[in-house]
Amino acid sequence: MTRVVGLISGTSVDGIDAVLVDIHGQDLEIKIDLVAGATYPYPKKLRERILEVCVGASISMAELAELDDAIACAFAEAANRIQVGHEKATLIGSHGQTIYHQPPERIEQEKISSKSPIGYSLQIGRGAVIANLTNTKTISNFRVADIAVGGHGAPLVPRVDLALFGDPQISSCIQNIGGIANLAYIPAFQGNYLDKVCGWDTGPGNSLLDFAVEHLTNGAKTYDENGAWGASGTPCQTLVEKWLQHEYFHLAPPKSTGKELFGRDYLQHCLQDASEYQLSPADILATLTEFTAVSIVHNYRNFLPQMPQRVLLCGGGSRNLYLKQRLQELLAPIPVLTTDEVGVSADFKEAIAFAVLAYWRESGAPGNLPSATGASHEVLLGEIHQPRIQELATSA
Ligand SMILES: Nc1ncnc2c1ncn2[C@@H]1O[C@H](COP(=O)(O)OP(=O)(O)OP(=O)(O)O)[C@@H](O)[C@H]1O
Ligand SMILES: CC(=O)N[C@H]1[C@@H]2OC[C@@H](O2)[C@@H](O)[C@@H]1O[C@H](C)C(=O)O
Repeated sequence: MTRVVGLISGTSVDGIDAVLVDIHGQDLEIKIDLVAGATYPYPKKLRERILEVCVGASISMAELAELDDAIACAFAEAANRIQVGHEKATLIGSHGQTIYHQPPERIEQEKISSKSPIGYSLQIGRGAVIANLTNTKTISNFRVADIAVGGHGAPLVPRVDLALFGDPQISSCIQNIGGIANLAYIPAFQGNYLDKVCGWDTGPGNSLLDFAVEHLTNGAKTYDENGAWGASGTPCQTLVEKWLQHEYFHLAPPKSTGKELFGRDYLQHCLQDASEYQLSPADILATLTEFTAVSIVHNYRNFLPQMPQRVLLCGGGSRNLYLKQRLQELLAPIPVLTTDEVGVSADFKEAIAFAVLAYWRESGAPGNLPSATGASHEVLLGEIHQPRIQELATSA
C-alpha cells in the first residue's frame, strides 16, 4: 500500500482539490481508499490573476515566475493541510494549474500554419518547489511526455477511469463536467474491449455558464448554484443549434480544448447573439446550459463506438441539477448517475487521478491512453522531484 496526495486545480480555477489516498495493487489492477479530500480556494487576487492569464493577458517572464511560485506555494500548503491528523504520504502527484493549452496541429487538414505540429500545454506550480516545501517526493508536469509523442497531453484521466469503473457486464461513459467537459468510454470487459476504450474533451463544461453568471451579477456570483437560475429560464433552441455549428463539435476525436476556445471571448459572441433575441438573464443561462448538455450528447451520438449502458457524471457540473436533468432527458433511457453512486467521489475524482498517475510513474507503469490523447504509444508520465532529506542523504 502506498499513501499518496493528489492535487489539481482545473480550468474553473475555483481552488485546489487535494486528496489523501491509499493505493493498493499495480497498473490497471488497483484499489483506492480515499482517506481525506478537501478544496482549498485560491486567494481572490491569485485566482483573478490566473483567470486573466488563462484568457490571454500578456505576462512578462518575471510575472510568470512570480505566478508559478505563488501557485507552487498554494499547492504545497494544500498538500500539507490535507495530511493534518493523518499518517504522512510518501508521494505527491501534482497536476498544477493549466494556463495555456494548444492541441497538436491536425496534419490532415494541410493548412498552411505557423504553428508547431506538436501540441503545447503549460501547467505551472513547480513540482520541485512542492517537493521542497512538503519534504515529499513529488511528481508533476504530467502532460509533456504524451505531447512529445504526438498526443494532446489531455485528457489523461481516462486511463484511471478504465482502472476505476471497468465492469464485465456494463459499458459506461464517465462524463467529467469541469470548466471543460470530457468523457471516457469504458466498454464492458468482454472480447477485445481494450481496443474500444476511448476519451476526449467534449467542449464547454461550466466555463461559459460561470463567465455568464459573473457577467450578469457584476462579479457578485461565480456560478449558477444547483442550476436554479438557468432552470427558471427558457432555452433558445435556435441559438443552441447555431452554436453547435462550431467546428470543434465536428472534429473527430482524439481532441482536446480549453478556455482558449470556450472562454470569455466565446461568451461575448454568445451574448451578442442572445441580444438579438431579447433573452432575459435566466433565458441566457438556460440557453448556455442547454448548449452544454446538447454538445455533450452530440459528441456521444457522433463519435462513440456505441452508446453506453450508463453515464456517470463527475466534476462540479454534476451538482448543477438542471444540467443533469437535461442530460438525463436527452440521453433517455440511458441512466445518468453520478460517480458518487458507484463509490467514487464526483468532487475529487480528478485529484484522485493525479495521485494514481504519480503512483504509476513511480512503479514504471504508463499513464496515458493513446486512444484518448492521440499519442503514438504509451509513455511514463510525470517528472520526479526528490524530497529534501533524500537529496541531502545522497549528496553526503
Ligand atoms: N452546487 C453547484 N451547482 C452548480 N454548479 C456547481 C456547483 N458546485 C460546483 N459547480 C460548478 O463546478 C465548477 C467547478 O468544477 P470542477 O472543480 O470540477 O472544475 P475544474 O476541475 O476546475 O475543471 P476541469 O475539469 O475542466 O479541469 C464551478 O466553477 C461551478 O461552475
Ligand atoms: C490541458 C488541461 O488542463 N486539460 C484539462 C481540462 O479540464 C478538463 C479537460 O480539459 C481535460 O482534458 C483536462 O483535465 C483532466 C484532468 C484530464 O486530463 O483528464
